[in-house]
Amino acid sequence: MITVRVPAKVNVQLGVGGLRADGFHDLANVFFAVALGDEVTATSGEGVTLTCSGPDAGAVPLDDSNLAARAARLLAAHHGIADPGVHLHIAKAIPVAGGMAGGSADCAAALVACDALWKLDTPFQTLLELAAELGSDVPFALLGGVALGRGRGEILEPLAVSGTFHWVFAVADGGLSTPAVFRECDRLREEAGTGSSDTDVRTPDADPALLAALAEGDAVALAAALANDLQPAALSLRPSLAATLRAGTEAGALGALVSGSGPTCAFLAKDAEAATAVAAALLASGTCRAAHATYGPVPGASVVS
Ligand SMILES: C[C@@](CO)(OP(=O)(O)O)[C@H](O)COP(=O)(O)OP(=O)(O)OC[C@H]1O[C@@H](n2ccc(N)nc2=O)[C@H](O)[C@@H]1O
Ligand SMILES: Nc1ncnc2c1ncn2[C@@H]1O[C@H](COP(=O)(O)OP(=O)(O)O)[C@@H](O)[C@H]1O
Repeated sequence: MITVRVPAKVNVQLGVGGLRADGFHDLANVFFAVALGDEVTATSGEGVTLTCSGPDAGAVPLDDSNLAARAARLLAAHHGIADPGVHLHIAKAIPVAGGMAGGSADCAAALVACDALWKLDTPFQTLLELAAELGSDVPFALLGGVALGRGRGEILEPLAVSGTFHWVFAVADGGLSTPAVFRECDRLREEAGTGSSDTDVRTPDADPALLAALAEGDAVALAAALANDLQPAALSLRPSLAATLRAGTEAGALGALVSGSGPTCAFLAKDAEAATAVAAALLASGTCRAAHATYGPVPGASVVS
């Protein structure tokens, strides 16, 4: 039996370029791994089977569309295993369809768990390549820490970080579909008259002020540099998120933004104590379903000894 712990992410910068011919957008995606995470346990079994526990378990598909099952099958196929046998149990803490890459996290965890269970010793670089085939966010869930993702987010460059940052995540009722949020971003750009294709929109770059704030462990400077080009689209599809962002800011958060494609909202706090207070105030405000205080950066998908 192998258990793998895997982090959720928040995008401290999500710069979105224009729509490419292949349906993706070029990104400047600064991923940040947080301690709020899932655990995936792999045991020997017949075929690829799944179970899931946790408050959002009912929203997780348990068929072959589950990214963890797809990861097991892709890893087996890569090694020429015709008839893979594994049971995967997902202990789910990451909000589902919340913009925190929970499915991608389980996918990365399943790669690591099956690799260990089947004693395959796949090189990390190969795992990263398989991860990129499974989804744009999956390679980062393997890597963890803080990294800049270019291309559609899969070309990773680890970034220097000092110290620990304290975060609060406000979980919304229901999710948002990632493709729908990217489509809304394109629609808003068309409406604004700027155009939405990759010939209209400049390819984004990482913000030097944000990179310096991370390297220096400066939470105030990081809060000032937080930026998400998908936020207007997420707010357009879910206007109630404006009240959540306001509630956390009024409660003393240094900075606030929608996490990735949303609808989870992320708040940067001064320290662990401030994060606990912001989480309590968010819950009391009635603008979210749950609020979790956590921290990062933390490592990517790793076997729990
Ligand atoms: C927005 C981000 C930010 O990290 O994550 P979430 O907030 O959803 O977790 C990611 O770009 C999501 O990555 P991921 O969820 O792995 O997306 P994929 O499965 O690769 O793609 C799903 C769909 O999202 C859109 N997509 C995704 C990535 C990208 N760079 N451009 C896109 O336009 C496309 O419509 C694509 O068909
Ligand atoms: N292991 C998984 N956990 C959660 N969702 C999954 C998983 N596998 C596939 N999905 C599907 O992926 C969709 C997006 O989920 P998720 O990765 O949690 O959100 P996001 O893309 O917003 O970060 C879900 O609505 C679900 O249908």
